[in-house]
Amino acid sequence: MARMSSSSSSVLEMEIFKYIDVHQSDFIKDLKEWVAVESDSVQPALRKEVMRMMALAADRLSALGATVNLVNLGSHQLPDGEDLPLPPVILGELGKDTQKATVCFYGHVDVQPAKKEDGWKTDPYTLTEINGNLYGRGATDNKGPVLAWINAVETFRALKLAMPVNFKFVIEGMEEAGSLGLEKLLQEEKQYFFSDVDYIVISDNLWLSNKKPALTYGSRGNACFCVEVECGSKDLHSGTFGGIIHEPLTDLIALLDSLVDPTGRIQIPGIYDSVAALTEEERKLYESIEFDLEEHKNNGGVKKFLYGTKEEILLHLWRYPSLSIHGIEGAFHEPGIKTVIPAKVIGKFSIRQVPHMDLSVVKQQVVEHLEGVFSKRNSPNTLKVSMPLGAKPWLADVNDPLYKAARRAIKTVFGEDPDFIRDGSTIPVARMFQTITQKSVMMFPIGAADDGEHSQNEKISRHNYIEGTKAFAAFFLELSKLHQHLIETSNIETNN
Ligand SMILES: C[C@H](N)C(=O)N[C@@H](Cc1c[nH]cn1)C(=O)O
Ligand SMILES: [Zn+2]
Ligand SMILES: [Zn+2]
Repeated sequence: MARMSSSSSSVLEMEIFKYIDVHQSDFIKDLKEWVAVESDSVQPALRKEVMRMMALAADRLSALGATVNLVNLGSHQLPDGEDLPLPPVILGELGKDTQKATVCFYGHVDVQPAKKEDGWKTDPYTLTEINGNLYGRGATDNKGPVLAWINAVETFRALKLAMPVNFKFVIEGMEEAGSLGLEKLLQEEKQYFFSDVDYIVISDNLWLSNKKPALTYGSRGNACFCVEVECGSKDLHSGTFGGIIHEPLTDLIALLDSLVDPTGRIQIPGIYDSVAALTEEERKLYESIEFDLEEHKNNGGVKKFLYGTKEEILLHLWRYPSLSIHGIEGAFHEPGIKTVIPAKVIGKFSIRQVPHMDLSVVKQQVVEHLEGVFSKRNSPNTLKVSMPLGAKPWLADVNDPLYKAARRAIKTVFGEDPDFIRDGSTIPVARMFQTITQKSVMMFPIGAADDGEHSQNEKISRHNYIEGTKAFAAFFLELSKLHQHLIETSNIETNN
């Protein structure tokens, strides 16, 4: 329940919050319908489901009264050469009043893969409520927050209230696969769709804690690498060839092992050279942030962190690069034993980027390092290193009115000030929006730290989904007030 003391909530807010409370089962029904679509953008076989999801989202926006344009992005090529159509991007618009602020909301309706056998307690594509939590793939990443924003706009429409701001929507279906094609579209729309946008809001990340709301002003980028080692065109019997050849998987394991040491320090020469130096002021900022290490450990089911203090952990999550190894394609991974020497294996790893790392420099450093390690092995196998995906980090100015409005809205709904946080994960579009539109960007998460994005048993709590809807509605009112004030102040300054 939103706190509704007359000092913190206006009569209008109370009317809006009441509508949201009364209609919560409708909002959950909508989320159930969206979660039921297996819109997994990672697996090519499920692309048609992503297409179906885009159509559903477009219909939902049209029902709000928005003008909806489904922009075709063409196709992309898979590693085997097959061409696969990209889902269209939704560009939606509601309201064109030049006296009002125009706020553009970004979200995605594709999801990470999920199978019940991965260890889910419930079917990942059937939204199931247990003890106040709504479990399902995409519940928090990112279908729930996208719907919460739509529910908030819907509330104004249903109550026949004037829209406090103009709305624009950018909804995509390829975020989990690297937002393919999106940057080009944003560039092309700079002078058109984005010409009158004042503020950009993304709600595609989580709070730092399970209970305390947060606003996010920075995120890391990501450079994703594939390192391929091949000995020939077919797999070999390890009894016939084992011991007499350079095995690709042995080469690959040595290469992957050279990347990061047991303390978490990346071993690629030069990788830390351009990382922005930590100022004393920034270090102090980290001291004042509330962060419960035990809670974070429990959320991930982790026994021990590499670092012992809150400050070190936050620094290594938010403003230092990290390297993670994700998997090996081509290696035998089924249960049981197969005495095979795989002919071609591809290692996958990524390096999270922070200001002021440069993606092309990082790529060169990685290639040089891996080629150097490989050459010392005197292996006749072939080595190929590629960087199929590169996203830049993003950092915003928290003094922008956008943050002020959201902070007030959060205080009204959740009864406390938000944490101002950065995020260790990546939302490629944040930096794209900032660079292309030159407008202020803010991340306004409504999911809690224990929501389990990308993991088994992903969830959003009913509380966060419904109070998040209220927080978005309150934010529209706050932003409208602040924007009006800014216009009036600038008019006074012009007249003087
Ligand atoms: C935070 C967001 N919901 C997310 O999960 N983003 C992905 C994007 C990505 C980065 N590299 C490849 N995909 C992430 O941070 O892993
Ligand atoms: Zn997401
Ligand atoms: Zn995600």
